[in-house]
Amino acid sequence: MTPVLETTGLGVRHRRAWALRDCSLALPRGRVAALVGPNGAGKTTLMHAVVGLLRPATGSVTARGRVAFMAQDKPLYDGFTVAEMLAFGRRTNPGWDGEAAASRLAALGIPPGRKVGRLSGGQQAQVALTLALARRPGLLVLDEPLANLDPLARHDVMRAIMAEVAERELTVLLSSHVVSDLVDTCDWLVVLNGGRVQVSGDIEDLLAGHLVLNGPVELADGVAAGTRVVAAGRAGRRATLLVRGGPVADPRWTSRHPGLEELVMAYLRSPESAALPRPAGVGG
Ligand SMILES: Nc1ncnc2c1ncn2[C@@H]1O[C@H](COP(=O)(O)OP(=O)(O)OP(=O)(O)O)[C@@H](O)[C@H]1O
Repeated sequence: MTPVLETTGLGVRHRRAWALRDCSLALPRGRVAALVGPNGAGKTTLMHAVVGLLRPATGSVTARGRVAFMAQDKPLYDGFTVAEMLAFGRRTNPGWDGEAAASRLAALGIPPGRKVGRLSGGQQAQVALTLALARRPGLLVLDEPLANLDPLARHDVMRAIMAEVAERELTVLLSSHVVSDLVDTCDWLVVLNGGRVQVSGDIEDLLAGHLVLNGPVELADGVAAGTRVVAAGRAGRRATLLVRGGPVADPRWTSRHPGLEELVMAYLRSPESAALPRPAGVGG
């Protein structure tokens, strides 16, 4: 299937410094992709390149269909009422779905006459999300939509995104620092580290393709057969490894599949490791 979003060898510079280098990824239609990485990894830069706010210095970005973007600072005008924000959206966006936006806000109990600056953080996030959805995008790009929200509001925003994905053909790319918020909602993972794509793929496949091994430290150097060590830790005489591949035949290792947070942390701790799809045409 043709991906909704594709970047090939994407490089973006801020003045002379490279913020992204050689980033290639493909996001299939209908997926909810988590974009994670440490501060300064290039997440916002990637999103800005995807929505056309930054021009690539190398490579290309292709986003198929209409793209809506919710920026990190949720650009709402504090002095506008919710209704005025909707009217502004209608005037500035062709194909605006004002009816869906109004009924969405009514269902959330957000009063149209209330000034945006007087709404709670969670309500402001919901208004910003509503404005993005009213553009009827095929690809929704959300830069830290959960930042500064309490756990309940974070849950509500994620649930709202999931409801939209279930209702129509929508693909989502969203960045977050809180991986646990993404576990139940995202089915695709992109890890950016130091401006490079370190991991990109279906979350179920990624978790199934990795193992957490625990065994005597003296085994740690010989575990490589059929696996590649992503991250290793030691506690006394025991070693814990997160490996790609498997299964591992030696019964002295106990093994289990990692959780999403464990997988992400292992890669972030080992910037030299990568789990990327094989380039087309490369077998084995
Ligand atoms: N306008 C800019 N001018 C110069 N450098 C910039 C600019 N914006 C970002 N950078 C640099 O580009 C790199 C990537 O920044 P970016 O904001 O994309 O990272 P991020 O992963 O979104 O970080 P965070 O998680 O902190 O939001 C960083 O080294 C940052 O300092």
